[in-house]
Amino acid sequence: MDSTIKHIGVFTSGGDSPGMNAALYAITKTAEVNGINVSGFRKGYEGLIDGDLVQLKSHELQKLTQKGGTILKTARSKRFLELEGRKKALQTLNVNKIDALIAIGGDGTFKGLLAFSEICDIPFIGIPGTIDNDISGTDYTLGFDSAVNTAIESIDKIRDTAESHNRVFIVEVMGRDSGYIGIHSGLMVGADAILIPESDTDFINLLDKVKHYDSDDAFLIVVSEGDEIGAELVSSKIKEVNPNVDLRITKLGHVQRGGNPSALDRMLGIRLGVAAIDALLQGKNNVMVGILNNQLHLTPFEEVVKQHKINDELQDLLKLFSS
Ligand SMILES: Nc1ncnc2c1ncn2[C@@H]1O[C@H](COP(=O)(O)OP(=O)(O)O)[C@@H](O)[C@H]1O
Ligand SMILES: O=P(O)(O)OC[C@H]1O[C@](O)(COP(=O)(O)O)[C@@H](O)[C@@H]1O
Repeated sequence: MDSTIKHIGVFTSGGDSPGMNAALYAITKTAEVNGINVSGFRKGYEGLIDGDLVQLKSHELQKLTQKGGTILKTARSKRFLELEGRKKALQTLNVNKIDALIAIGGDGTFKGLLAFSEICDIPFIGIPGTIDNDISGTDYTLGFDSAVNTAIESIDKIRDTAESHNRVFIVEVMGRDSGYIGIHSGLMVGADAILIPESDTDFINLLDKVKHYDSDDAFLIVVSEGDEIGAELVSSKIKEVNPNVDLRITKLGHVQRGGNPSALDRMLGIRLGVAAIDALLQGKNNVMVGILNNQLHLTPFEEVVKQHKINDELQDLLKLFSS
């Protein structure tokens, strides 16, 4: 056990995601039990650069487990991409006598830590937080489950109005480069077609189906934000093959990032927060804590690449339910 760690820093970075506050609570609680003080840096790497920090106390965080977003705020920091910015961040850590850092964010955040480790030799631990679920080394990232639940609830509502008007609805869901939210929400709402960046046969199936759509029901299409064709082009191609359709496009957007975390995300936040402190106490460095097959798992940052987790089973489901 590493007893030299007395004061750690924690921050959230990249896109916020439901469950981040639960992780902050678990980190702080576990740290306190082990006699470690916790400072929270605000606005991701920006807070490290500017020395913008607050003391975190578990009794204040306890009731915030249920809250979406991140109480520490988050940011995408251009300054940290530059060595100058990282040197300022190092100064902040030295001035505040920080012995270790825990970052909650996506693969970009972990790349940032790797770059930082070239000039800063304290231990870094990462917790995967992004609704996109596009990180290897964990089955689920913080926020994915909540985002899918929000998407499903919204698309179910769209179905009600779509059925009432016999309309074709194209619903765009988030996922910058990943179709994970798209395939999950699409399957769970019984979409007639699901378009994701990881598959290029889905569009041909869709046009085939919509050609014969006879306007006596709703026709729901879920399109991932990262899909190479995109909602607008899908719309114009549909109108070409079937000019009679009454079509609307809805982009769910940032509503998917907010809201109270689901049970799974709260539990994930708690498990990963505790695991992050345990990893530090075991002397680990430059690793991300994740959950694989329901077991805690550590992955070196170098191996945490953006991953398209649409495996064969999911691809088969996509084919089956799009046919
Ligand atoms: N190669 C890098 N070097 C230094 N900092 C980086 C690097 N890549 C990303 N970062 C920092 O991490 C922040 C978060 O990354 P981003 O890709 O926006 O989100 P996410 O962590 O959710 O993937 C960036 O705004 C930047 O400050
Ligand atoms: O909030 P912004 O900056 O518009 O970013 C939107 C992007 O953030 C996400 O919601 C999540 O991205 P992160 O992996 O950076 O957390 C994407 O799905 C989306 O493309």
